[in-house]
Order: sequence, then structure tokens, then C-alpha cells
Amino acid sequence: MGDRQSDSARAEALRIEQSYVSMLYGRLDVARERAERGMHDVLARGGTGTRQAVVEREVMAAEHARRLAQLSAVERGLCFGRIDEAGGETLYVGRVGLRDDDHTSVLVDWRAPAARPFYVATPSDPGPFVRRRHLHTRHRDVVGIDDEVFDLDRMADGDRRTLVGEAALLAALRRGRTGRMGEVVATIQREQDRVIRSGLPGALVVQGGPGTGKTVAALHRAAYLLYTHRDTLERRGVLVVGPNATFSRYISQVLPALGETQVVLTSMGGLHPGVRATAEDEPAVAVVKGDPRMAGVVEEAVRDRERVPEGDLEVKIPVRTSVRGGVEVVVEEMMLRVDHATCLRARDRARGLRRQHNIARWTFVDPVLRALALDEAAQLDRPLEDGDLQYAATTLWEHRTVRDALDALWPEITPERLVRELLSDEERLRAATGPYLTEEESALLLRPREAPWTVGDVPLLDEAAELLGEYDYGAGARRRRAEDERREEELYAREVLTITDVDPVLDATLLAGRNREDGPYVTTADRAGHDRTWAYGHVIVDEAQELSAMAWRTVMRRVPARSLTVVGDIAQTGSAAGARSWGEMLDPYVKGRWREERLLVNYRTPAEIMEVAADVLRAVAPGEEPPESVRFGGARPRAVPADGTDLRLLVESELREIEEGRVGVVTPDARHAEVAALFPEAVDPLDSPVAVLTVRGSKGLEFDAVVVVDPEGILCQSPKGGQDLYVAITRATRRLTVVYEDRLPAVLHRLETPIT
Ligand SMILES: Nc1ncnc2c1ncn2[C@@H]1O[C@H](COP(=O)(O)OP(=O)(O)OP(=O)(O)O)[C@@H](O)[C@H]1O
Repeated sequence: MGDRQSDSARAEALRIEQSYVSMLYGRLDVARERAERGMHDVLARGGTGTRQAVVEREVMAAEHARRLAQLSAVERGLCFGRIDEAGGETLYVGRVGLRDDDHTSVLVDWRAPAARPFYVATPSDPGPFVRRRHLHTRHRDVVGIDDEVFDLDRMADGDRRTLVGEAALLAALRRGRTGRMGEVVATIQREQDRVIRSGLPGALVVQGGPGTGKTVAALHRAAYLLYTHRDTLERRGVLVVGPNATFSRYISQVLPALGETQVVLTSMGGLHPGVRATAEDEPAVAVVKGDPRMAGVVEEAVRDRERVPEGDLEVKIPVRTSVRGGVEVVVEEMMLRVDHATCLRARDRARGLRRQHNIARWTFVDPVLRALALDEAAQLDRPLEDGDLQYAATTLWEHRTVRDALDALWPEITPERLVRELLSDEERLRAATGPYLTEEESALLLRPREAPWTVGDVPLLDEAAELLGEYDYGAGARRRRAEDERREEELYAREVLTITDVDPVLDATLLAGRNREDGPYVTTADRAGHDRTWAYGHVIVDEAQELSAMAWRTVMRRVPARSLTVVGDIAQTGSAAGARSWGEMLDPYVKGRWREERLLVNYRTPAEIMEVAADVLRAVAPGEEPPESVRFGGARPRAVPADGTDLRLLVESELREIEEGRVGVVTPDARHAEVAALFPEAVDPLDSPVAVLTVRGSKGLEFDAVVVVDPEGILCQSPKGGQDLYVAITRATRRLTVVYEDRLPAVLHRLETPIT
């Protein structure tokens, strides 16, 4: 009887919600048709007219295009919940705001202030609200409902009869993992909401244990900030820096699913345009490279490229050539000389200007060239008039020998060449590190010339780029001119926007780009991603505990306004050059201006597995408390000896156990290749059902079942081995199996072992 009653209550609730949701999709269709028609009309008007008319047309076309893209992105799960007040008022919350014909709001955008109670009301602090209802939809159908009741007594009778469901959050967390992080707008928790809606200025640190939703909250924060501060952020863009390229792919779908595209996703290894560094340095090398003293080393390396000859400068130039057998040969040469003091003066003047090396080069080259020209004239007994001197100097520059001689003293040089030669040339390295590093530290940096770029090299490249300035100064000037022109057009477009009073969400940057006859259709994110000197409006750094002091210098250069979200967990620091405290890394830039939010609930890993992780954490970081799991249940975490275990069969049985989802096999660095060879089908760490990863490669990811291979090997692989084991264990959303070699590390005593 009771069951039948609740069945009919569910059916009744579903019917009511379906009718409302159908109405919302109707509104969405109307809005889409309107945008499509608008676009069509604008394009039909043709492509000629005054500049004003062209810009106006572009304004409208861009507006309709943006609106269309936004309306398409919200089709799936358009409306995901409602919140009811005691007085009978109801607010539906969804991915976008919609109004009816009378301009009454029928759906509130999740980022709008009005939607906030949907996320923050709780039974202990409900405000005027009595119930939160989650709606689950498939395509356009409402297929499920979950209710959270704050105050049964204050609910209207009709509503009380149609109460249904289980906690929406737990349902969301139980789903099998797909290999891509999804958005969680429907189930954002109160503590996460505080992070998401925290103000734009200053640095916000989001500290939280594994699985507390730091990443997911930070990405929703990006969407919230772009919605709330669109004016500032759309022009400047938002940069998200993750630990590696796989992680960037893992999170890449979250923001587009929220309708946001103005975001650049990259990793530390990708922050220097033109370089994709993936290799990692040995821990001892990483510590030296990440040390702030390296800024001095790079500066010294640049100074080392600003030399004067030991004595006078001597350069041979050809005086007479003849062609023999079709080849030009030098018949007579002369030696030109510039005295040491003149060279020294030229260098000191060029350095004194405090301009970047490649730009100051001309201040050095010019007087030396003139002195060479004067010497040439004196030797040939050919007095030079004032105007002739410049000409003679320019002519000398045509000689390869002259250019080579001056390049040897003050070369035009790229950051890549500077850093490569610094790290592979013992003499250069010694000269540059001398004032800053010990001999042992310096020796650690030396490597072969053909060594691949490492992630730790990127801050050095960035530092060098800052000090060197543009390579090919002429090209730089041309690019800057083009940028100025573009900026002017953008300003013009903005004015038109104000005059024509169209929707302010229109991106004038896009508009200016479209106005250019030559340029491709370039978004802010596109332009920013290719420009090392781009100043972003906001920067989000994930797994931020791994960044070295030098890496922070690189990141901070990208955000002069110092508006940042710094996401991480000090207890998970795996890099030897990483953070021991947030203050240590952030104080040099935002002392007194950073605030911390803590996330304390683990949404990923069930309590049984977290108990095992907690033992590991206590051993490496006494006093640190692991986050509390929101879920119990699942299989008991277990340990099996490697001897007598077929790893392939074990993984296959794990795949069967989870039915839907993925298995992650986590190994010590040294055993990765050997284990990966057992699973040739595991080609993609995100898309294959099985992924074989080192701990570093698994950072930020999660798997339904995790198999940790050789825990002792992980513990011993670096001074941060304990933290690594903690990270490996906490990747699991449902099952954990540890495969140990000779004996199980004592810290894992809680695991169930086979009875022997
Ligand atoms: N409010 C929520 N609703 C639904 N799922 C959530 C919520 N918060 C977090 N999750 C889920 O919990 C898991 C862990 O989240 P996330 O990866 O953001 O955690 P994290 O703190 O960055 O973890 P780690 O430090 O271990 O990388 C993800 O699957 C995420 O989707």
C-alpha cells in the first residue's frame, strides 16, 4: 500500500516537472529560432556599405552567433533543479537564464545571485526555503527526481504528498568514470559554492585533501567569474595551468559543457610558446632548477653573452675579390681594429640603458661598427664626411666576418639557444652559476646538448625571454604595430556596441577580429595562448603544490593584476622542488593579499579506502587530517602478493567487478615501462578501459578501480615517496588492490590480505 502511494507520488511529481521542463525547452527553441533568424537576416544584408554599417552588421552577427553557441551548449540538462520557499514561491535553476513572453524569469542561470540558495540552503540553515529538488533529465524527458527537505512542517500539503528520491549527490558519485571530468552544476556543495563565488581580486587558495572537488570547484569558478565579470575577463581571458597535458585533456570538457570557451588550458610544460616540455628532471636537479637563485643564474648567463675582446677587436674584411671558375675568391684582405676601451665603452653604454639584451644589442653594435668604419677610412686614407660614416658602417655590416665578430661579442639570441647552451656547456655553466650556486649544484645542471626540454626548463626559458626581449626586433615591431591596429579596431567596435545598445555579452574582441580583412577569426583564448607576454585577467593553477619557486615567477608574469585561484594540497606535494606551505610560495607576490578556503569532504574515495590512505598520511605528515569521505561501501581494499599473482588476470577481474568504468594501474617510475608492456591495449590514459600510470601521471585523475603495483617501490622512489603512495591510493572511486613484492609495507597493515 505504502509503495503504491509512493509510486503514484513519484508519477505525479514527474508529470508536474515534465510539464514545466517541456515549457522551458519550448522557450529555448524560441530563443534559438530568434537567434538563427537574426543571424540569417544580418547575413542577408550583404557585405558592403560604410565602415560604420559593416561594423554594425558584424556586431549583430557576432551577437547572434554567440547566443546560438550558448543556447546549443545548454541543451543537455537545461534545468536541473528547483528550490521552494515556505510561502509557495518556486525558483527553477538551470544552465542559462530564460524568460517568458512577459519577461518574467522562468529559469535562473546557476551563476546568478538568485540561484545561490539552491546551493547553500541546508537543513540546519534553510533560510526561507523548505525543499530543494533535483531533476534528472535524459534528452528532454524528466526521468528522476530527488528531494532534500529542509522543513517538512512548513511545506504545502500538495508538495508533501509528492516528496520523492534519494540524495542527488550520492547518485552522481556512484556513476562509473568515463575518463573525462564532468561538470557538477546540479550538485555543487555549500563549501564548494563559497569557493566558486569568491570575489575576483587577489589570490584565493583552495586547500583540500584528495577528492574534495578542488579541481571541479575551480573550473566552475572560472565559469562563474566569466559570467559575473565578463567585461574584464573576456578581453583578457582566463588561464588554467594543470600538472600535465593528460590532465588538461581530462578537464577539457568541463568548461565547454558550461558554455565557456574563453579559457586557455595548459600545463607548466606548455607555458612557453613553441616548447612542449614533458620530461621531468631527477629530484635533485629539479630542486636546483626550481630554486629562486636560478633567476640570478639566467641573468648572469645573459650578461655572459655581452662580452668584449680580451685586447683590441680585430676583423679581417675582403678588399679585392675575383671570380675563378665561377667562384668568388678573396684576393686581398685588410685587418680592421677597434681598441679595447671603445668596445668596453660601447658595452657599458648598452648595458646601462637597462633594455633587454636583443634590443640593447644595437646600442653596442652601432658604435663598434662606426669605429671599424673610421679605421677602414683611416687605413685607406679616405676621410669620411658625417653622412658617409653611417653608410660606411652599414656597408661593413654586409661582411660576414664583421657580423660574426660582433655576434661573438653580443649575439642576437633566442631563449631556447641561451638555455640549451647554458646547460650543455661546462664553461658557460660555471660562469653563470659561479656567483649563485655551489659547484655540486652547478654540476647537477650539466646535460647533453640534445637532451629534451624538461618541465623545469620552462621557467628558465621564460626568465631568459624576459631578459632577452624580442628575437628579430623588426618582426617584433611589425607584430606590435598590427596589435595596436587591432586594439584600435576593438575600441571602435566597443563604441559601436555602446551606441547600438546590444547585449553586453557580445565580445568586441571577436568583432574586431572579424572586421579585419586579412586576419583569421581569432578568439581571445587563441591570441593569448600564442603570446608569452599576454596578461590574463585571471589565472587558475591546479595541483599548485607541485610548482617550484621559479615556476611561480613564470605564472605570476602572466597575471600582473594578481587575480588567481591556487588549488592544491600541501600533503600531496610530490615534487622535491614543490611547496611546503602556501605562504612560502605566495608571500613574495601577494603578501597579506591571499586568502584560504578549505574543502574538507572527500567526494571521490569511499571511507574504507580513505582509512588506508589516512594511515599513510599520518606516517608522512603527522598532524595532517585526511578529508572525510562522503560515501561508505564498496569492496574492502585488499593486498595480494606479486608472487603468484598474474597482473593481467587481476586487472581483467577488476574490470569485470566494476562492470562500468575504468581501472588505473599505478606503478613506481622505475617499473612503469615493464608494467605498461603487459597492457599493450592501454594506449590512452583517458580513453582506454585500463590506464597504466606513474604516480605523477595519475595526479588529479581518478578510476573506479585502482591497482597499486609495488608500494615499497613507490615509497622508496623519492624523499616524497610517502606522499606519492597517498596520491596513488586516493585515485580510487570504488575499489583498491595493492600488489606487493616481498612484504607489505607496515603502513598498509589495514589492507585485507589473503589467508596463508
Ligand atoms: N559537488 C559535487 N557533485 C558531484 N560530484 C562531485 C562534486 N564535488 C566533487 N565531485 C566529484 O568528486 C571527484 C573529485 O573531484 P576533484 O577531482 O575536483 O577533486 P580534487 O580535490 O581536485 O582531487 P585531487 O586533489 O585528488 O586531484 C570528481 O569525480 C568530481 O566530479
